[in-house]
Amino acid sequence: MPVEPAIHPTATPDSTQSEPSTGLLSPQFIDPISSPLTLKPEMNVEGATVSELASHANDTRDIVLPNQTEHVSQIAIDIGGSLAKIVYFTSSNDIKGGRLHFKKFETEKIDECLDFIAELVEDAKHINNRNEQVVKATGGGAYLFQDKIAKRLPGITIQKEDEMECLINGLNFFITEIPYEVFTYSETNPMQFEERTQDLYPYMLVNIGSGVSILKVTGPDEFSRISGTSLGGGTLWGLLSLLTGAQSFDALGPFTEMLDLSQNGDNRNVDLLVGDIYGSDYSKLGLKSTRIASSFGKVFKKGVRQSQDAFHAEDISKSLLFMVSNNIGQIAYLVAQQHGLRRIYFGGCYIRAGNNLSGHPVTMNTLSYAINFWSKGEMKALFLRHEGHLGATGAFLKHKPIRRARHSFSYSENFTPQIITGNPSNVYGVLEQTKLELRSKE
Ligand SMILES: Nc1ncnc2c1ncn2[C@@H]1O[C@H](COP(=O)(O)OP(=O)(O)O)[C@@H](O)[C@H]1O
Ligand SMILES: CC(C)(COP(=O)(O)O)[C@@H](O)C(=O)NCCC(=O)O
Repeated sequence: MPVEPAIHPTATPDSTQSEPSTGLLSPQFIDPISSPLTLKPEMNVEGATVSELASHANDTRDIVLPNQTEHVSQIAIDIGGSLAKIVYFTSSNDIKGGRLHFKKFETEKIDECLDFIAELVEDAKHINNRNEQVVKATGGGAYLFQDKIAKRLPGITIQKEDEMECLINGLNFFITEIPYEVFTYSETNPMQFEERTQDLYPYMLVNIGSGVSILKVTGPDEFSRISGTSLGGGTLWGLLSLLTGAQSFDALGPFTEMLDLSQNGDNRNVDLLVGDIYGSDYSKLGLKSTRIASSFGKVFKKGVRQSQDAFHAEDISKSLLFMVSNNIGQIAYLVAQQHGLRRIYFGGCYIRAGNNLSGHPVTMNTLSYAINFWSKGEMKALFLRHEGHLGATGAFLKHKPIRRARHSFSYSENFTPQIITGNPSNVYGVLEQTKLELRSKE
């Protein structure tokens, strides 16, 4: 596998992408500037908790910052090939502290997303009583939609930030600062939280967005993109819509419709298993009869062309999900092994760990299983509840805060994960659906 050269934060930005400031009412676009990674947040994150408040099922939960008493009018956006993610802060009128909010829009609906940001900017202007506003932008769309952003957000300074730097910056923030954020997944214990740690290097990040980027991170200012694959979230989304007729990813939008399908599916109707070929386990090679020998291998049977209607959308969805996740899991293992890395963080909206109601256990299970199986338990697959917002959070943290303003929110009860009893497979759902707030024991 070719190893690409290290990208250092000090790398000179591509000046062909930059656009000069065009006057008072035009936004300024400022290209990525070199800045240290792993910024210690300028915000007070002491006592930070993951909140119960998500306005609807497709939202990622807020992070409550009870000790961030000063308002910071910060907005950051990460515009990817599939989704645009936004992170912003609001402070409370009546209660001490504030919240980090995490939103996402389909990149196709970039206009809606920019309308949302325009409202945030307007709000911030009123509260701050000042016109100056900076929006941090990362991801390919920060370049692709430069003109559109300029038109929709006149007078705003858009500071572009490097996507990979932001991913790591955001991930480091979640690992080091946010309790009950990082977890391992297993069928018996679907959300086993990791302790926050300052001892995080080296690690590998597998960011599963539209495509997959694999980064090796060895220190606060040291990382390189060691691999990637085009078989990622966009592949799943595209093939799902092509083969199942479902239109989107979510129950509230079309992607969950597709993923929900997969939950009732049986991939054995589509995939060819070892047992279908051998009639039993292939014990000599350690291959169980239930192992997928060939994804979609049952579709083309003995030279007979099958019609698409011969297969259920549910089964096709499950098979696709296994196919993409297994492939990423195996590539991740091989790359980690090649580089001697044992801690593997999986990020990107593909994982859907932090989705309020419909996080996807099958994906996490498949990735965890692959890493565990191939590494014989030597490596650890780690997930995050804000998996899709690593880049936007990293960009957000690069703000030099402009202070003062407010919005309102309410607190609710505290919650200790250890109190969950009963069927462990319910824990995941309980955590995501409960109207309680996770709070660190400290
Ligand atoms: N609501 C959703 N709509 C579309 N895709 C979703 C949704 N939730 C999860 N996904 C998956 O996440 C992928 C995008 O992940 P993301 O990290 O946002 O990547 P990108 O930065 O390339 O947009 C999609 O290709 C799809 O597989
Ligand atoms: C080009 C990208 C970095 C863009 O990031 P994304 O919007 O997919 O999150 C990513 O899609 C990618 O790394 N694709 C795989 C390219 C490859 O290594 O073959």
